[in-house]
Amino acid sequence: MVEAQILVVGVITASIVILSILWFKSKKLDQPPLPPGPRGLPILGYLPFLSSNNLHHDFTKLATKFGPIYRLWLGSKLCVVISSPALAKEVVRDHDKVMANRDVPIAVRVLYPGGLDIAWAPYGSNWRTMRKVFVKDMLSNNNLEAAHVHLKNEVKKSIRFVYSKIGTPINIGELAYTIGLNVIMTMVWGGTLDEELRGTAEEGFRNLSPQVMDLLGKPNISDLFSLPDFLDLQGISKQMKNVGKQLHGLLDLVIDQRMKMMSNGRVEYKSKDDQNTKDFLQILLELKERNDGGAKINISQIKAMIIDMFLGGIDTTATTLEWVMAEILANPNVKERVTQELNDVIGMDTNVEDIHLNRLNYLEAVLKESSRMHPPLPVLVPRSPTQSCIVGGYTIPKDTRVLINVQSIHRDPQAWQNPSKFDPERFLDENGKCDFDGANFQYLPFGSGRRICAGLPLAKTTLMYVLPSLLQSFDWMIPNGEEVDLEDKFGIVVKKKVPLFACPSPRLHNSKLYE
Ligand code: HEM
Repeated sequence: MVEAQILVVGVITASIVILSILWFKSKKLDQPPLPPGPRGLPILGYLPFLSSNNLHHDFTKLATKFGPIYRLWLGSKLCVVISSPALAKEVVRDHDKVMANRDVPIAVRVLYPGGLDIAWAPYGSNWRTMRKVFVKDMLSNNNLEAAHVHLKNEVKKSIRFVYSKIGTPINIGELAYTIGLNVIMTMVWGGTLDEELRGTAEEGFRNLSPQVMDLLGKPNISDLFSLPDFLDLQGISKQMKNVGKQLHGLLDLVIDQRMKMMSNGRVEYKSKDDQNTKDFLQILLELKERNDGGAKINISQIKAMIIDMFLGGIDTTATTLEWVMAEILANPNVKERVTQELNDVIGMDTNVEDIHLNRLNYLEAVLKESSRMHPPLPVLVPRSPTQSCIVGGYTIPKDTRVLINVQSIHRDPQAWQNPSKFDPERFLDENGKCDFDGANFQYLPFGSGRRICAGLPLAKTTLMYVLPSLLQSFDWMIPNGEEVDLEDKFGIVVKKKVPLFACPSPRLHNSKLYE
């Protein structure tokens, strides 16, 4: 009798287990498949078929074969590439919270040993705190207005520099980088550093930032095959550790000097403008000490945010500026119209003033069109879902690397008429409402959703002041009447393959305006 009971219980238990397995299996079968994609080689996946100089173009070509969502195995890393406005909308709006996570490379973890920065921090409370401080406290409207004073001073210095080089070819990318670096440095620590430290910091950031960007742009085998950090077959982690140490060392010197000034009860400013505006370092250090119940930040977070400004802000802005200048010089009719607008709105007897800026509609359209054709971050910053989700009817498993190919989206013939033509007019008529704010999924140079570029207002203000200033003060010509080369090369920021050189000649009536 007892044996019979045991047998019945056993049969029932076994049936439940088998039915559960079948149910789970059928559920799994119900799940949509992975997106389609090219076959790769065992272990290596599709890696051998991609060119590291042309990755963004390879991604675009694959979309023409496999459609607006496809998957690739890069080593053991599953990547999904999204190439249409409708699917981008699913990722950055419908699944915004799940997709607000990043796929963090090992080199980034090495660069921020004390905790990740805003751009790479996982979606969560640490990211929220830093992002809030960055956007609401540092880049508030008031602070941006105050920072505008520094921007004007730096542009004035650059105009003076260009004037001293009249007739000689100038490397526009380098000029833009110097303006960007000086603007960010002045906004971050104002005129408070002693001359020697300011010089050391400037030289340090000028040398170290491109090295960091270069290392970040290199595909790392350790990431693609989930190898332990210590294997570091290409030596990327080692190099990043070394560069990161120098970068953090510089910031420590700058922060120490400021904290000493603060503990002495006075911050010594070098100019009146600086006295009237709190620089970002001051704002951040005060938030570290705050007692009003608001979010406090620590030194690692402060350093990470400052590095974000240097790494996230300078190269992207300078590259955008170089592309806009290249497109203007490559399109004489566009140049003529830009010049006409500058003459009408500003004239030749004064420098660019704030009142002129929101009347430069055509120039703004040129900036937008250039950012459409040459988005500096053509696949944004990789996202990584915190849980499996369904996009375009396909499954994207948790932890996949998701790339939004804005380069492709910006040239999608279903979203843009005549997409390979440089035509600023399109931003003045039917697409006039397309702004940089990520609300329109066919146009995402700054990304969209929760992880949209945190420096967008600063980038826009900087570009829309530097550009008219350079174009109104000088007529720019390509040396020897050569053609402008518009080819690009892949990197973490996609730049011109051949740097743009142009010769300035003065346009303004009064030479005092260049002093
Ligand atoms: C033309 C100039 C710029 C371009 C084209 C640009 C573009 C972008 C893009 C595409 C992203 C990723 C967005 C996404 O994943 O959806 C991003 C993120 C970011 N950008 Fe920019 N950016 C520019 C300037 C700046 C500036 C001036 C700063 C700071 C001063 C900055 C700071 C950041 C930060 C901190 C993030 C990370 C945001 C997050 O993950 O929450 N950027 N940027």
